[in-house]
Amino acid sequence: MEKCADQQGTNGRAAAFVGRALRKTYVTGETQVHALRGVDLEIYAGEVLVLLGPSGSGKSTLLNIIGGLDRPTAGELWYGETELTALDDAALTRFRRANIGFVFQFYNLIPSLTAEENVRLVTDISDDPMHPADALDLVGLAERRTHFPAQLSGGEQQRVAVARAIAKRPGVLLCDEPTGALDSQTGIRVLETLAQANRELGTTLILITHNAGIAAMADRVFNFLDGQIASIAVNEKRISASEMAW
Ligand SMILES: Nc1ncnc2c1ncn2[C@@H]1O[C@H](COP(=O)(O)OP(=O)(O)OP(=O)(O)O)[C@@H](O)[C@H]1O
Repeated sequence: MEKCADQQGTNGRAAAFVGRALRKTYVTGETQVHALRGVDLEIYAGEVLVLLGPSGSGKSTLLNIIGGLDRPTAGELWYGETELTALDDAALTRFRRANIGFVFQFYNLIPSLTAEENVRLVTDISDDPMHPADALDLVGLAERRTHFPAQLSGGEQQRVAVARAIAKRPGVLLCDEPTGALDSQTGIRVLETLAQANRELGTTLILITHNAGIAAMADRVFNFLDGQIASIAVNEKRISASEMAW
C-alpha cells in the first residue's frame, strides 16, 4: 500500500505513529459495537500524549491497536516507515517486543518473583536491555530489588511495573490508567517516574486516564467521544507531576 501520511507533524516534529481512517468494530453474536469510527491521528516522537474521554469512548481500543495487541477492522497505521496494518502476526509481535512497553492499572507482577526477577523476565528476551538493577534504580527502587511484590506498596509495585516496561528501552510507553488504583501522593510519584523516562530516555509516552488533572503534564491531549477524537488540546507549557491538581 502507498504510504499516504505526511510524516512531519504540524510543529515540525517527526511522527512516531500516523493513523488514517482507523475503525474497530467488535462483533458479538448479533451485536456490533463500533469502538473506533474513523480515527485520523499523528503522534509525535518523544511527546507526552494523554487520552481522555468517557468510559467506552474507544481509548483502550486505540491504545491496544497502537501497541500491536489488536488490529483495526479498517484503516492504516504506520510506525515510522513501517505499516503496522500490513504486518503478519509474527512481525507484529516482533514490532511489539522491540518497541513497546506497557503499564496497566493492575501491575501484573509475578508474586513468586522478586522485583529484580520480574524485570529480568523482560530483559532476558530483549536485544539491548538495561541491567534490571539499573531500571529499578531509575524508578527509585534500588534498595527493594530483592523484595517480593507482597512486600511492596501499591505504588512501589507499579514502579516495578514501570521499570519492567522501560528496561528494554522501548521507543514507546503505553499506559492504561497507570494510577487508577493509587492514592494521589503515590500516583504522582508513579507519574514522575513515567515523565522521567520520557525526559531521560526520549520515550514517547501515551497515557490513558480518567483524571483530567493529569492532562496538564501532557504536551497534547486527545479528547475522545463515541469512538472518535473529538478535539485535540495543546499545552504550551506542561507542568511537572508534582505541581498537578489531582
Ligand atoms: N473485546 C471486546 N468485545 C466487544 N466489545 C468490546 C471489546 N472491547 C471493547 N469493547 C467495546 O468497545 C467500546 C470501546 O471500549 P474501550 O475499552 O476502548 O473504551 P475506553 O474509552 O477505553 O473505556 P474505559 O475508559 O471504560 O476503559 C465499548 O463500548 C466497549 O464495551
